[in-house]
Amino acid sequence: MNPAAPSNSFTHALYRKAEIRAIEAAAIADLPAGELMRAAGKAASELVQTKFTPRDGAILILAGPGDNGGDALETGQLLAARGYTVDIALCADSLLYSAAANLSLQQARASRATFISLEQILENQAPAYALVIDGLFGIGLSRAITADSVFGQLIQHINQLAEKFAIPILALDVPSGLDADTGQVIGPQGVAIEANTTLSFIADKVGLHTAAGRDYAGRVLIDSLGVADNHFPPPSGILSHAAMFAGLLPARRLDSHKGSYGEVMVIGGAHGMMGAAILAASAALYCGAGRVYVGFIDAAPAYDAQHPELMCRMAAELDFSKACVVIGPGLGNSELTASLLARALQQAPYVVIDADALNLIASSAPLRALLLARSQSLKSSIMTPHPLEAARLLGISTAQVQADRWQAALDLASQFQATIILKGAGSIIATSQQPLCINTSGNPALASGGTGDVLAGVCGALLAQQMAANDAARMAVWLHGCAADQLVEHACDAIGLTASELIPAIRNCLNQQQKKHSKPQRFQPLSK
Ligand SMILES: NC(=O)C1=CN([C@@H]2O[C@H](COP(=O)(O)OP(=O)(O)OC[C@H]3O[C@@H](n4cnc5c(N)ncnc54)[C@H](O)[C@@H]3O)[C@@H](O)[C@H]2O)[C@@H](O)CC1
Ligand SMILES: Nc1ncnc2c1ncn2[C@@H]1O[C@H](COP(=O)(O)OP(=O)(O)O)[C@@H](O)[C@H]1O
Ligand SMILES: [K+]
Repeated sequence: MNPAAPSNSFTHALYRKAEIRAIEAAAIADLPAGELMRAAGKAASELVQTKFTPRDGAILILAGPGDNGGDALETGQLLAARGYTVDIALCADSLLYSAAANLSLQQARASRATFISLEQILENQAPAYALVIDGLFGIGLSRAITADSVFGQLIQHINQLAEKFAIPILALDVPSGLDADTGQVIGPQGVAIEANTTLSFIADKVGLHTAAGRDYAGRVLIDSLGVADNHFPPPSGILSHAAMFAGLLPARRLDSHKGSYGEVMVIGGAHGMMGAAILAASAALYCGAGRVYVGFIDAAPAYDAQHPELMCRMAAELDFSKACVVIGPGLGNSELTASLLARALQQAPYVVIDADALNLIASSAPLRALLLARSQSLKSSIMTPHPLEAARLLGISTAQVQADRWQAALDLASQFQATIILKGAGSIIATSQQPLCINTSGNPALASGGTGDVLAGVCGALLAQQMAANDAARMAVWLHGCAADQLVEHACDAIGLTASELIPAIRNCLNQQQKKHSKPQRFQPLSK
């Protein structure tokens, strides 16, 4: 399925379950009983009609025990009324249904849809379904659907059939089994529907876009069910999108020079890890920093043959007082590195703290105090932990970080008073004041050594060009992901992307973004 995304003014807003419940409660007070469920059924049935005709084959509808099941029944009866062959598996004790779900059930029973048993589904090894609609559970799922439970067996069977026979699955609101807040399958040994498309109701949900959420939800579409705009509070999160970055990097003035675009100093590249610092520094160079130094820890090469523009020095020689210092790539852990980090935290107006520098802060109260002091003197700090580094900083396990990435990012932002990039699928950018942002670009081709160093360098270049830390972090992650998406689409496919080739691709994305959004007059030669 590849329908056009419905859009409204909340297209990029993200909410948690409790916020959705509050919006829902406020909206229900204004509306006739059952209106939201009718709207959900209408939205889902219309979406199906844009992609399938009755002749494409039968549609299997799974209806669960709560209002998500009601949405599914409403969808089923509407599709049956439009001539589709609809099989409904009612996986619920209908006596426990809400009034709205009960009404949808009665209408479905009165329609031409056929009610089939779970046994019929589990025994049917080669169904000719054109589509499965998952209305088992939505945001009300409170416990794990374990693999050996009836629901668990049904979900696994449907996932297997869908994969074997290429049957698309449309999840209503949330793929059943997935936590809409965290993007994790609920519970140990839990299972969840692996949807191709999720039509989510009222507003978009955090868990559909981070951790495992993207794998389970597939393409996410939103229908607000007609809930009036005034019922939506300011969102606690947003999804990144190209328009967010328009105008953040001003067009270059003709009367400018390298000093106009800032100075980046990458501190790292200890023995055996020099490449990490070179990657970060090259990324800063390709993203427009005016001058880029690499401050090495053990020994500095005379120059880098591939990037002779980089100025290779010993870290201890560099003056941080006017620079954006990117510290961490290949830094190692020693007394010298701790003292360099302390100096960077005290002197540099902008810092990007990555890799080993994060681990140093995690294990040192004095360094943590220096970092906190930066926020009081209005110096910008971006921290770029992957989940293990985040776990060390928070003193919890990696599994705990991943269990609720949103909360972990918020905790990091408030404990360290810095802009946080919690990396991984659906990277989260957090500060303690503004809405969190989940990045929408990028793909698993990025899961290779060195891509994090590149990201740190991009952050450094944008900070050095005077971008505010939160904007720089959001835009750097977005460009990094866009570059990977473009490479996967046009150059290298999903396997074997290297951190080095990412760098010129990021430059392309940055320039494309600038061309699209900046005023044209600056660079036009007089002859044109
Ligand atoms: N309340 C409303 O006004 C609206 C609700 N809507 C739909 O309703 C959904 C939420 O409805 P509900 O709150 O009824 O919740 P769900 O439909 O998600 O499911 C809750 C039901 O599942 C049971 N349950 C929870 N975990 C279980 C498990 N592991 N195994 C077996 N049973 C389990 C609960 O006891 C409860 O009966 C939304 O996701 C959305 O699809 C939409 O129709 C929009 C309007
Ligand atoms: N599955 C994925 N989807 C999207 N981005 C990913 C995925 N895996 C890794 N990345 C990104 O790749 C980068 C890896 O950084 P990191 O783990 O620090 O690697 P390294 O230390 O080797 O440079 C991060 O920006 C991360 O968000
Ligand atoms: K569902």
